[in-house]
Amino acid sequence: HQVLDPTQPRIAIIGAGISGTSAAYFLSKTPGLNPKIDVYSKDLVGGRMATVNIQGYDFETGGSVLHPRNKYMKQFAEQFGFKRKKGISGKFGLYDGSHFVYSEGDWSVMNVASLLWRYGFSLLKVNTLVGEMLNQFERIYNVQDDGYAFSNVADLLSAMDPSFNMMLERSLEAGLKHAGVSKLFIEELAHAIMRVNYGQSPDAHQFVGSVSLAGAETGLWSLHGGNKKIPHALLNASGASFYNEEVEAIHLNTDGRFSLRFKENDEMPLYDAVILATPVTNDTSTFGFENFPRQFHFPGRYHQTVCTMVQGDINYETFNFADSSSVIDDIFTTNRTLFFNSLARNYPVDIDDGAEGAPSVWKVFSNEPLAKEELDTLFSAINETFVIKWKAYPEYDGTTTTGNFTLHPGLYHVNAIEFAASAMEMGVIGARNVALLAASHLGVDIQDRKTQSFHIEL
Ligand SMILES: Cc1cc2nc3c(=O)[nH]c(=O)nc-3n(C[C@H](O)[C@H](O)[C@H](O)COP(=O)(O)OP(=O)(O)OC[C@H]3O[C@@H](n4cnc5c(N)ncnc54)[C@H](O)[C@@H]3O)c2cc1C
Ligand SMILES: CC(C)=CCC/C(C)=C/CC/C(C)=C/CSC[C@H](N)C(=O)O
Repeated sequence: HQVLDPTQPRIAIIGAGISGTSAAYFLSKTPGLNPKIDVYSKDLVGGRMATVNIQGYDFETGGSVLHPRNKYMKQFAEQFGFKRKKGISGKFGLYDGSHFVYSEGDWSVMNVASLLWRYGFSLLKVNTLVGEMLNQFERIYNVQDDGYAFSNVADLLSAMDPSFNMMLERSLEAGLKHAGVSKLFIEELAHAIMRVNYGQSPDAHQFVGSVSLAGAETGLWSLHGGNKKIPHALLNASGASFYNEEVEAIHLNTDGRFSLRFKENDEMPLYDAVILATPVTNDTSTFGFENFPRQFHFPGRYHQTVCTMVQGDINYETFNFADSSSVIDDIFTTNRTLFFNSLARNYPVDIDDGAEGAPSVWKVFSNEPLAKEELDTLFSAINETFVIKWKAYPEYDGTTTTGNFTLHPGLYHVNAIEFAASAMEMGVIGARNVALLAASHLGVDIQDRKTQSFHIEL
């Protein structure tokens, strides 16, 4: 089709979370494109990167931690001059609903020794497996720097490592067993990590399971002042126009361009390309696609994770701690039938973890909202609670295969990548992929090194 204005193609991005804002950023940095970008979001910039204010301090309630090898997020933080906040992990314990099957004490050397004593070789094996997975994962940065893009998630994963697609087809449990990891490690540590990170179990597929295990490694970080500063800065740096509007439908016109229909606005602006940067499964969206030659299906559903922020004191008797000073920071759970997935001490976004002076705030993750009796079991005193019900990340139950980034020439969907694994860095990788696809659709030679302007230092 003819671009509306060949000197300035018009691109709409629906969603202003990390996926939408990084897509806007990458498109704006594509030499030879010079796009006019409009970003639409029905609510706040940041989406699932969000904070809540408790007693004058902000706390992360959505995307919280980043891995030291999440290179895009790291580079964004550096580029915008943002300080990183170190997340020191306090003492953690694995709680099975009646007692701790493992709990850290005061001496770090002893903690390592007792973890090794309990899980032995499996601990080292998993450490190696996750390290190897991350080595292969990192290949995507060079592939994208070289301008390669993929129309579906399976091909993008293959570019990292041809065996990654196999990891989508077997459970974390099966994958770990296959590698010789013990039943005890899988039932306790792997299970607890899946529950805190994805509210799910080692039945989830091995790819998201490996990302989840990476999310329990040391060196995790977050952004001083709140992670959502990154999507705000990306939107700003992209020069895109932002509209606080809910998009109801995308209409394909006979000339191959797209128009958007809004919930509360009669205008129908025209675009040369549209990027969907939000989940669109039936349970997350009622989005309409009009006049396309085929019907789109977005199988799968999103897992509900309820984040309850509590300013108060833990009920130390529930957990058989001797007194309030013996309470540990991170209580992870190993029992599928328990009403909460994790209970962790949280620190404000601008105070380093473990620092004195912050209010005593705890984050509880559960699959259902907590009843009063449940809160009373966990806490002996509650001053304030904030409840955020997230459609958090896909249900990784093995029934949904990964989908397509390209829905139609000129129409792209970033969040297809979430069915491989949902994480902030995954959103950015998906966004760069669709930015490359859209640029190519609009006539830019994306594999021409001269047109590449965003390079990751490996
Ligand atoms: C509780 C929780 C904890 C998490 N912890 C971590 C973590 O520690 N580390 C990590 O890496 N990841 C974590 N994640 C995952 C991570 O937050 C997400 O993968 C990522 O933020 C998704 O970003 P996104 O931009 O793709 O989607 P979203 O952030 O959901 O953005 C989509 C945006 O689109 C907008 N929108 C939707 N429909 C429309 C419409 N019709 N019209 C206009 N706008 C629309 C929405 O309002 C939203 O703002 C966590 C997620 C949750 C929920
Ligand atoms: C994408 C790669 C290679 C690594 C990301 C690893 C990572 C940081 C995974 C975490 C994913 C996730 C959904 C965590 C949710 S809970 C986070 C935190 N414990 C909290 O309490 O909020």
